[in-house]
Amino acid sequence: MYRIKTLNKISPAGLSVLDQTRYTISTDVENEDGILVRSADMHDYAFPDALRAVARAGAGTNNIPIDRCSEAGIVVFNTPGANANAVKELAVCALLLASRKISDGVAWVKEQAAGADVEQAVEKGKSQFVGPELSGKMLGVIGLGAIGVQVANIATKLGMTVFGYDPFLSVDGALSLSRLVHRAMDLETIYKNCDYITLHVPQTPETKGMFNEDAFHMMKGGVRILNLARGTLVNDDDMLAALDSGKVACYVTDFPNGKILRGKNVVAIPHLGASTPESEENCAVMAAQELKDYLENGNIQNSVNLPTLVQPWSGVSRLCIIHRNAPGAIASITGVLSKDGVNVANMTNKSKKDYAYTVVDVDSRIGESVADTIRALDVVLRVRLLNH
Ligand SMILES: NC(=O)c1ccc[n+]([C@@H]2O[C@H](COP(=O)([O-])OP(=O)(O)OC[C@H]3O[C@@H](n4cnc5c(N)ncnc54)[C@H](O)[C@@H]3O)[C@@H](O)[C@H]2O)c1
Ligand SMILES: O=C(O)CC[C@@H](O)C(=O)O
Repeated sequence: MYRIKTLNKISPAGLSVLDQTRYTISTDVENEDGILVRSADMHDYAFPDALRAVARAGAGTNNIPIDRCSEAGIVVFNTPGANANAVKELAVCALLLASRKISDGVAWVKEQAAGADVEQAVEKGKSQFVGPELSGKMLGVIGLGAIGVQVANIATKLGMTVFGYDPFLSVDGALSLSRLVHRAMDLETIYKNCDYITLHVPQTPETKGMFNEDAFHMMKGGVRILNLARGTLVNDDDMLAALDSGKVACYVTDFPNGKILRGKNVVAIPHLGASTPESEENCAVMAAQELKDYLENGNIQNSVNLPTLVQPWSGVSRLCIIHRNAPGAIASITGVLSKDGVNVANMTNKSKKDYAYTVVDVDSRIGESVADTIRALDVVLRVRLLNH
C-alpha cells in the first residue's frame, strides 16, 4: 500500500485517480510515500524517511522547500496550466474592479438598504463611483506563461493595447500568444507606457519585491495594478506610499495581508484565482496522475526539480536512481551492475541543473542488495527498486 498525505483540501476527482486497493489517503497518515498539497507552507515540514514525492495541485511552488527536497531525493511536481483559465477569468474581473469602483459601489449600495428610498439614493450618489473604460487603454502583462498569455490575448479582445514582457518566453508561449500582443523587451517599456499592469510571474529571488519604489517611480501617474500571482512580488510599504500619493490609482490583489488592507484604493480578493470547481479538479487530477506514475513506474513528468523522464517497461526489475549531475555518475552506477552480473535491458539518463535521474530496466529480478550498493555511492541521493 502507498500512503498519501493531503495537506490541503484536494478535489475528490483527483483522489479517485489513486486506486483505494493500493493507496491509503488521509490528512494524518504517517511516514507517507507521497504528499498532495495546494498552498500549505511546507518550509518547516519534517520529511519522513518514506517520502518520495510531493505533488503541488497548482502552479506556484514557493510554499515547498525545493532545495531540501532535491537533496533528500524527493521529486516535486506541479500542474502547469491546469488552473490558467480560472486565473485568466479572475484577471478580467480584476481589470474591471480596478477601473469601475465596483467593490466600493456595491458596499455603498448595501449601506443604503437601511434608508427609505434606495432608488433615489442610488441615482444621487452614483457619480462618486465613476471609473474609466478598458477599451483604448494600455495593458502591460509581466510573465507570459500559461496565465499571462491567456490574459494578454483576452485583453486585446477588450480593445486594449497589450504589451507583454517575459525574457524566458517558451516556444509554446510564443505560439499561443496573439499577434496583436506587442513584445516589450524590458520592464521600463511596460512601466512608462501602461495604464494597467498585471503580474503573472512566479515568486523567485529575482521577482520578490520587484514592484518597489524604483518601479513605481517609472510608472505613469494613476496606474492600476493587478496582482494575482504572489503578494511577495510587491513591496507593501512602497505600494502603500504609491497609493497614498495617487501614483497608483488602484491595487487589486489576490493576496491580502494586514498591512496592505490599510491602504486606500486596495481591492482585496481572498486568494480565489484557482478557486473554481473546474480548476480544482484539473489540478488535483493532474497532480494525482503525476504522483501515481512516479510511485508505480518511476516516470517523472512536470517536476520542478528533476528532469522529465518516461521510460516504457522493458525488464522485470527497475532501478530509479536520483543522483547528482556529476561526471562519472553513470559509470559508477553501471559499474555496480556489471560487477553484480546484472544485464541492462534499457536505460535512460536525464539531468536538470545540479540533479540527474537514471532509470535502469534489467532482465532478471534483482534484490535490495544491488540497490544498497548503488545507494552507498557518493553521487547518489535516492534509489528505488520496482518490480514488475
Ligand atoms: N491567484 C492564484 O490562485 C494563482 C493561480 C495560479 C498561479 N498563480 C501564480 O501565478 C504564477 C504564474 O502562473 P503560470 O501558471 O502562468 O506559470 P508559468 O510557469 O506558466 O508562467 C510563468 C512565466 O513567468 C515567466 N517569468 C519568470 N521570471 C520572470 C521574470 N523575472 N520576468 C518576466 N517573466 C518571468 C516565465 O518565463 C513564465 O513564462 C504562479 O507561479 C503562481 O505564483 C496564482
Ligand atoms: O490552490 C489554490 O487555491 C491556489 C493555487 C495557486 O496559488 C497556484 O499557484 O496555482
